[in-house]
This record gives sequence, C-alpha cells and structure tokens, in this order.
Amino acid sequence: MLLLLNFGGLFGQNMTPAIIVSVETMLERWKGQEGKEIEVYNEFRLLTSEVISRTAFGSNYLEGEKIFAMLNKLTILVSRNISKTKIPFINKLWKSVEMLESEKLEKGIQDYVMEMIKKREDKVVSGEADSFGNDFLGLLVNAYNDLDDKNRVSLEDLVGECKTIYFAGQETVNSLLAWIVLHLAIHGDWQEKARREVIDIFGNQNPHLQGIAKLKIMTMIINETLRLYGPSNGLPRTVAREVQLGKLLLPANIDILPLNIGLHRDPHLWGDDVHLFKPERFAEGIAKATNYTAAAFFPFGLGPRSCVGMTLATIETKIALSMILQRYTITISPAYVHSPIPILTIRPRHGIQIILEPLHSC
Ligand code: HEM
Repeated sequence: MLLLLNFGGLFGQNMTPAIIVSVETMLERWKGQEGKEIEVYNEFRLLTSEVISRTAFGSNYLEGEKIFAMLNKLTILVSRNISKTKIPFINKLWKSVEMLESEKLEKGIQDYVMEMIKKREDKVVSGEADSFGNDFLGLLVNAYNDLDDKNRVSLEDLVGECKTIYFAGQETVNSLLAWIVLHLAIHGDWQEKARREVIDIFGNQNPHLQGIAKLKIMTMIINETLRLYGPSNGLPRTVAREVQLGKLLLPANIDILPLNIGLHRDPHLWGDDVHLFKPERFAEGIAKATNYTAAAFFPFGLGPRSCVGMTLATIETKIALSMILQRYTITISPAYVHSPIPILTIRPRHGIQIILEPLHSC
C-alpha cells in the first residue's frame, strides 16, 4: 500500500528526540532496581510501544495501551490459527469461539482508531489545529478526508494501516532488543566491546544520529542477533498463479510460508558454527558475511514489500542499547529459562530475566 511506503520518508523528520525521551522514561523506571532481577522482554514492550505511539501517532503509550492489549490478544489468536484450514462457506454459518473473539477484537481496534481520527478532525474543525498533523496518523487522516474519490482511503484500509504500524513498529523491535540483551548478558566480551565503542563515540552524552552511523561493533551484534533470533521468521505469501519453484510446482491460490529463519541457520551458507553467536561474521559487512548471496540474510524482507520501518528499527535499537550500556553492566539471572516460541515473532516464552549493576553511581 502506497501510504505505508511513505512512512519510511516520514523518518526524515528526525525521530531521535522522541526515542531518547522514551528510553529515558524506561531508565527512570529502572532506578532503584540495581542488583535486582528485571524482566526485559516486558520492559522493552513498554519502550517500543511508547516509541511507536510518539513517532507515528503523536500520543504516548498510556493513550495507546488499549489498542496494544487488543493487538497482543489478536496476535496470539492469529498465530494459533495460522495453519488451520478455513472453509469460507462453513465459516459463514458457524464460527469457533476463537473466531468470535477475533471479530470482537477487530471491532474494538476499529472503534479505537475511529476515536483517534475523530480527535484529529475535531481539532481542525474547532480551529485548534490548522492541519491533521504531519506524522503517520496525520498522513492517514488527510488521505481519509481527500476530496478526490481516486485518492481517498477507505476506513477499512485506514484501520488496517494503523494495525500494521502498531504491530510492526512495536512487537519486532521489542523482540530484537530482548534477544540482543540476552546475548550481551551471556557474552561479556561482546558487551564490553560494545560499551567501549559507545563510550568512545558518545562519552556520557545522549546518542546522536552522526555517532549512531559510526557504531560498527553494535551493527555486527544486531545483525548476528537478527540472523539467530530475527523477529520475522517467515514471509507469508499467496501464490497468484501456478509457478515452478525449484523442484516444486506450486498451484495457484494456495498460501505458503517461506521461512527465512531456515536460510539464516543453514550450515551450507554459514558454516558448522551456524548456531553460535559470533558477531565477527559481520565484521566486513553483510555482503562479505553472506559470500555475496543476497537471499542468505534478509531479516527485513526483500524486494518491493520489504520493511518500511527498517531505519526506525535500527536507530531505536542503537539508541536504547547505547543508553543502557552507558549506565549498566548486564548479567543473566539464574532464573532465566531458554525457551523461544514463535508467536508471529520469536518470543521468549518465560521472558528474559537479567541483573543490572550501575557502572558509576548515577
Ligand atoms: C527489527 C525490527 C523489524 C524487523 C526485523 C522487520 C521485518 C520486516 C519484514 C521481514 C517485512 C516484510 C514482510 C513481508 O515481506 O511479508 C516487514 C514489513 C513491514 N514492516 Fe517491518 N520490521 C521491523 C521493524 C519495523 C518497524 C519499527 C516498523 C514501523 C514503524 C515496521 C513496519 C513495517 C511495515 C509497514 C511493513 C509492510 C511493508 C509492505 O507491506 O509494503 N517494521 N518488516
């Protein structure tokens, strides 16, 4: 959809200050928790919800809390039912409890989005604002109110776009940050290298875009985590017409789920140590690490439908990690139990428990 493609362009308006404010809110919560166990998957859920609320919808997490809760429930239901056969005629007459629950959630999300749109429209009508805004939501409300039928966006599309951005903007970075912190907690040498780089570039100051572009060690750590625990483990596609795919003849109108996680863990592409966390693979960039095979590593997808939020995701991850590493050393708690589970992204089933110690008295 064209509007989503525009979202990447919105990033030009520099979202760094909004991300920093959100990370500071999280770090404020962590004060007084030094030496105690913290469950970071949930902490990063709050952080990434706050970032996407601020950057795309001009609100904060508390205002979006209801929609995140509904989307989370919907994600679990969709993920549980993704491979179940759907029979359109039968499903018109009979619906399972989960189908009814999904429909209720869809309706709740639609009502919530409508409320957000109305608030923006009311502000323009009352003269409190002279435009619908220039963030993602503003762009959508503009398109929804377009006088030209050809350009106008339907309510259904608008709600769909909001759902995508809320989900894609939150869940993915949430999971990436949590898996990176786990790896840094286990691999103290990489944690120390990353911290040294952060201090060399930013000292004790907040991260800035110019310095973020120089974070080479951190980029290697992010890529290696994306390879092993990338939030997107498969790219669902519908086969539009019969096609020969290698030895497979795929008939039209079937749904397939090519698993990029399979390629990311293929020993033929990555070597016998494929399952080990070794950021040094990426020391000379992605092209060298993959031996110039573009399809060996595509955590953000490939081609025209690839991720429009890649820049935001990368910058958000780098800012959050830099600000944590500037303040704390991270160790893993004895309570942690490793159990990754695919619920659209790869989540830690029991969370990720870590212990933070301050680097200097804050
Ligand atoms: C580590 C973080 C992220 C990863 C690994 C990731 C991965 C992906 C992948 C693999 C796709 C392609 C899906 C497909 O081809 O079926 C995709 C699409 C998309 N992503 Fe992300 N994403 C991330 C973060 C974000 C963020 C922060 C946003 C928004 C702010 C976002 C918005 C989108 C949107 C809107 C699409 C759909 C694009 C389209 O259909 O044309 N993503 N993402």
